[in-house]
Amino acid sequence: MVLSQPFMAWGGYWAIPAVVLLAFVSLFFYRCVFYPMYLSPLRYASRAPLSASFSPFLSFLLGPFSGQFLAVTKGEAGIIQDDWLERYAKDKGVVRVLGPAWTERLVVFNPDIWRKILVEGHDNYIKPRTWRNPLKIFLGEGIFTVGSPECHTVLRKMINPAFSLINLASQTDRFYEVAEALVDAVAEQIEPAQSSTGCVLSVYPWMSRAALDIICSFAYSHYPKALRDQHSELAMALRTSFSAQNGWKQLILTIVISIPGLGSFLKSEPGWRTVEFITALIPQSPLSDLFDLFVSVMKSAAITRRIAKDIMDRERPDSLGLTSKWQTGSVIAVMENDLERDKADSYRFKISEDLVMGQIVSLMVAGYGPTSSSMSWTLYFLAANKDAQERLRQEVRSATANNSRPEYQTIKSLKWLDCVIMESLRILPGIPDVYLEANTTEHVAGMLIPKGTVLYFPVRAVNTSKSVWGPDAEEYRPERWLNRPAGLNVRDSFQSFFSGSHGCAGKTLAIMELKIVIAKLITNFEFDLAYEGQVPKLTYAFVMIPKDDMPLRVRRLQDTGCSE
Ligand code: HEM
Repeated sequence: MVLSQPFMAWGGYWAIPAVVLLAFVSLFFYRCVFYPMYLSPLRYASRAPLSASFSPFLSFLLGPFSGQFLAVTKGEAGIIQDDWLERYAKDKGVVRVLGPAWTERLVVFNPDIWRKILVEGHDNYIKPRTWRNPLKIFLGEGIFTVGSPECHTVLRKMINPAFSLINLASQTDRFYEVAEALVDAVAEQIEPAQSSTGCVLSVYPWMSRAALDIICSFAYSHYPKALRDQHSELAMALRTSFSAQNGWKQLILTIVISIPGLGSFLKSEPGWRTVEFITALIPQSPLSDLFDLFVSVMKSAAITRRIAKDIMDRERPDSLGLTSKWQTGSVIAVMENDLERDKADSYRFKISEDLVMGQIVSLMVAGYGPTSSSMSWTLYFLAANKDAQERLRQEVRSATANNSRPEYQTIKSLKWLDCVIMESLRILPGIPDVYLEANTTEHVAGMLIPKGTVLYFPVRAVNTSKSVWGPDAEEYRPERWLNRPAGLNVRDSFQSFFSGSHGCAGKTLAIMELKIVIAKLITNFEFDLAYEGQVPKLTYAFVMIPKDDMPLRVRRLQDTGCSE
């Protein structure tokens, strides 16, 4: 009664919603107009207006809550960023956008600033908290999710030797083994009656199984043989997790797992074991797709973590540390070597079992996701550019005429193969955007970047920038790698593997496996588009994947007999 008296005095209970509305409008005005214009430390950067992402009405309605987030996730990765680059970044090479709940983000296009942040100031930038926490449910604590720059550097140093060219080159047989199994698996999909016409095959699921087999056989001695086992638990779990990472699904999952306490529970061992137990009992719900999605994603995350734990338990040295069962040269073997007691004790954090397990899952996911997409898109581009495909077949055939498993140096020296793959990675990078958060306040190229600012690196937009790559930047022209535009600095303008201390640790491995797999496929099959006018259908996600599983017409080349 007492509380309501002032409102009554102002004209009855209508005053309550009126006050709430007034508070909201004031907050909106402050956050969306006054703060960004007059107070924000980022006010030197031009702002991309919300109207660039929605119709004016929707911008007014949704903008305050979602910022440009919904526009970024609902569209095709890289397209809206191209618009920002063209229209708003000209002056300083950076653009200010809004993330959810009015958080300002800085989109960085300028290669000089990019280099200064990533290469020179690497310790000062970490993965954003809002990104790390939900991801921990799937990956645990590992290279993608650790908060401390020191821990990240140590984890990075531990795995780097395993990805060295020398170590990789000594293991090419593993890649050939999988590539040949892939050739056999694809050949089995073509019925004898289809030998002249070929059949339309969704290539992405096959590429993802091949990528999974390669990373697991290389990094651990766990070889899921996902290409041969249609019911591979791990392959199915990863596929489910990846399918839930786009647009609204990602948003809803993020909100649910941000419920205080839920995230920590789900990522703990009792948590994921409970989830696996309970989700196995839940039948598919006929009522709610969303509920099914949540259950299947949680179940998949739990399965992946259980398999990672099995790998760790089975293969780590016995309790006395006497007999290491890690496969020689494997990522985890190299990491384990670095875990000698005296070294580990000198770190300011504990290299716990959780951390080793998180690394196992992180490498599995990192090696699986973008590589599967890149293999699929390379095949798409070859199907759409038959001359490039034929030229590649001739090149690979002459290099493999006397040896069906040439050493990596030979594969590496194939110029056209290199052009074909680099061009595909440039136009459709597996990871289209990268986010980092400033861990300290500093000036970069004369601009103030306050601690906590989320920086957004639009990889795809930079890779296809017309001012750098020329007016045909968005066209697939592998020959551009033979005659690169004058003054082009590939290190700055090709960012598919990102750069600096957060750049891809598996770049050499990825390029090597792409080359071996594509070389094997192209000498055994001919690829055509599945239908006229086919274009890649991309989902926006952490990893860009083909929405339609990338159907292509595949015909076995008769003159090869068996897999070359
Ligand atoms: C074509 C395939 C690949 C592409 C395009 C790619 C691209 C990238 C990009 C852009 C990043 C930075 C992501 C971020 O920080 O948000 C990254 C990070 C990483 N990638 Fe790759 N990647 C590929 C394959 C691989 C493979 C096969 C591995 C092997 C395990 C791998 C391991 C990693 C790791 C460990 C990181 C984290 C680096 C760090 O934060 O220190 N990647 N990759």
